[in-house]
Amino acid sequence: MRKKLIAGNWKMNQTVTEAGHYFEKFKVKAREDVDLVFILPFTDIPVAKFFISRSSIGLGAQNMYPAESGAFTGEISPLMLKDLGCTYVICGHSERREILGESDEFIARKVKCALDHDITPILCVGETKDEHDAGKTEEKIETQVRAALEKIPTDKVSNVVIAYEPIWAIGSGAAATADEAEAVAKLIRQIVKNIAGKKVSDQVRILYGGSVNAGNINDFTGEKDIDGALVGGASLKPEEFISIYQKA
Ligand SMILES: O=C(CO)COP(=O)(O)O
Repeated sequence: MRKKLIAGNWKMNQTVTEAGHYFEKFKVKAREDVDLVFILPFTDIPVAKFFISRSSIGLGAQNMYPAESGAFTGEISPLMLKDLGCTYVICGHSERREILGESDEFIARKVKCALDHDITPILCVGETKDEHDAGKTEEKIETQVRAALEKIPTDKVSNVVIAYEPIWAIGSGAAATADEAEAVAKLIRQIVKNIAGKKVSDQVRILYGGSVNAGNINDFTGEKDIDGALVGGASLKPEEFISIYQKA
């Protein structure tokens, strides 16, 4: 039985002061059956840790450089994240792929490095609007999933969380339908099965992301192959994010 996961990705939003105000308002009743994780700007992680340290809420980062230390100006290492209390890291968000030019090969190194340091990678995959309209979704997803998972030992693949985030649905207010998201989640599970076997594919958690809110979360978590959501904009509003978590 896979445990559901609701992860809030703040992206490049909220100063330390704003994050403090947010967590003062974030009062949630924990659920045994759903993990809740905040994926924050690096600067907000210590303040979040202060507020949630006595709860079961998890912490994660939006990026990580795949090396422990060294001459990588501006980057943050897995050791630094672990020391901050992070147990999750997003690898290959489409905004980093598209705006910062991250390649499948570089993202694969991050996923492997995170696993090597017992940090759960949340691997993001998803197609552009043009690819979607041209019927190239399956091809794109297969390429991205294979590139990230094929170099990982089979027994570690189940520790990866895979988030299907169609680029056209992110921040648009127009989420994919639950049927569309489920079809791709099912495809991802099949690809994982082909790479790592049925047992692993039954264990791996697959999220949907793209304009998730308190009104549509149920549609997604009601699907067989969708185990939760990666939430952007709606995670910036404490009441709405709490509601998403409670309805998931
Ligand atoms: O990119 C996302 C989460 O990583 C989704 O963002 P929105 O929920 O704002 O569409």
